[in-house]
Amino acid sequence: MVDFPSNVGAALAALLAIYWAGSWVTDRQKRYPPGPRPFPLPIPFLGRIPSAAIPTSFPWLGYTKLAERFGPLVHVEALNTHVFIVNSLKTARDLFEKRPLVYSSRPWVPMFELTEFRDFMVGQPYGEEWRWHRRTFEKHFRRESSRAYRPIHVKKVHAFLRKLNDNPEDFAAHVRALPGATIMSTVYGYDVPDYSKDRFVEVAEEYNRRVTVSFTPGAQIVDFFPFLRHFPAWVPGCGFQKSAQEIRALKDEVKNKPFGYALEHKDDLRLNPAPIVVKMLEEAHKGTDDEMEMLRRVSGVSYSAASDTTVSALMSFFLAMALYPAIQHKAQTEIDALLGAPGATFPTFEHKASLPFVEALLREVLRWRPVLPLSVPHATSAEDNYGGYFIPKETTVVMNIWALTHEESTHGSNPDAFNPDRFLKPDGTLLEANHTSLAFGLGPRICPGRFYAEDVLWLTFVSVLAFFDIGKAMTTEGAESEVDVASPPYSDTTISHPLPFTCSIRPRSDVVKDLLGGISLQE
Ligand code: HEM
Repeated sequence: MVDFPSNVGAALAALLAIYWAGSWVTDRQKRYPPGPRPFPLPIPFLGRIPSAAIPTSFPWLGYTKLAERFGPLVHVEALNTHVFIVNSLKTARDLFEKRPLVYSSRPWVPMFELTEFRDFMVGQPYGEEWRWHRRTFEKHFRRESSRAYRPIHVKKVHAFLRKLNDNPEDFAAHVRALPGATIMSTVYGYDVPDYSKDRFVEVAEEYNRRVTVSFTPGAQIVDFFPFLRHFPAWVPGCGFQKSAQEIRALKDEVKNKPFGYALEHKDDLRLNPAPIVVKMLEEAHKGTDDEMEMLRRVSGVSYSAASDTTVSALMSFFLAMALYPAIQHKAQTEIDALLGAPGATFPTFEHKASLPFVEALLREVLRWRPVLPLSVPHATSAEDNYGGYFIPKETTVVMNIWALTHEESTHGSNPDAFNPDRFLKPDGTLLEANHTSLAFGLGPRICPGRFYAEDVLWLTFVSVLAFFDIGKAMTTEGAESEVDVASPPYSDTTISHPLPFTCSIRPRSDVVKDLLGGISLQE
């Protein structure tokens, strides 16, 4: 009698053997870059079980370690997904700058599609639509154009100094409000009256938070079974559809509401500088519905891109100043020599060129703790061959910014130490006049807001240093609180922040107190 089940079993075993042999031959033909090897036998439909050597926490540190073993381009494979991690400046320049047509797209992820993330430039694949967004956005954020918004930075940073003077212990809340207030005013002409209660801010922050959680690889079942994206929310296990719907609603509000404000007030907002949306509306060709929708999307990316990133760099600055008092003192000495005693006058952008150490300090903050240690993932638009290795089409390529900013060959010895002097010549002048921090990425997708971000950071750093002393917080026993100087704790998130910390912030003189009190009278 025919033993049916054992025949089925034998047939399955034979199919599996053919499948394994097939994938072994295919892989042998494709010479991927080195990396920790997954379990060799793939599971049908799911792919290979990843190697235990792939880092799961603080991946930028783990990948930097893997690069010591495998070289600058590391290949990792997990469940049908191939990811290539770029760990050296040379390889990053070779791929992202010299082969822009291949390495400038974004990966496709089911949740991107479901949440319509591609409405915004940051999620768009390389192509005509992205180019249009980028051109329209950059027109207002280039080095020269960004300067037009300096009066807004001055106003917002002065308000920030006053708050720091009044409530120094709430410095983290003041920092959180600053970049959001600046970008809302620049783009929409909207002055956030109270950051903690503002509806535009609340929605934008909630959108950022939800997107960060939902886009974490493997956070949703649909990441593993993309076909599930076609199933409705009521199907068991498809709760991600509800989440995607909520994120879409938040995204629409982020895109439409502040834009609506600018549209409504555009005749009162022809101030100097006019908000970006008002300029865009004036430049719009026909004002068709399609064109208006594109402008909503172009401007809608601003808050998400500008806020949390700049907050991270500002917090790293306060942390570094509390941890490295000698460096703080050196910067203050440079500022005092130019401006006079603390409180004599406000620093302005005209002082920038005469303060090389402050400029070096800004570069060092961005280098020491890069805001997006793994940047935003790129994807290939075509198959490629690099150094004899095969890189498939439509695969994820990750720029390990942490590895690039901690490379000794570029930044000198002891890259973990906070040392602005690495950006200076022995005579105290800057090594490079027009330096672009690697923290902003490389190639066509380099951060288009970098000049704007540097202006906010520079004016905040120089003003805080001119007026305040930052030190370690005191314990109730009167001793300095302990912080791990070599490795202060940071969050394991796409945008990495210092974990909450306290520090003491004191005005450097009574004159400073009076000067900042004067600002509060003017407002
Ligand atoms: C310290 C502050 C900031 C840092 C460190 C930073 C860093 C970055 C990085 C690493 C990327 C990804 C680059 C890539 O894909 O290769 C990026 C993209 C982007 N940034 Fe920034 N950024 C900052 C502030 C800003 C600001 C203030 C704005 C807007 C005014 C902005 C707008 C954008 C946009 C729109 C993108 C997407 C570009 C694209 O996909 O083509 N960023 N940023």
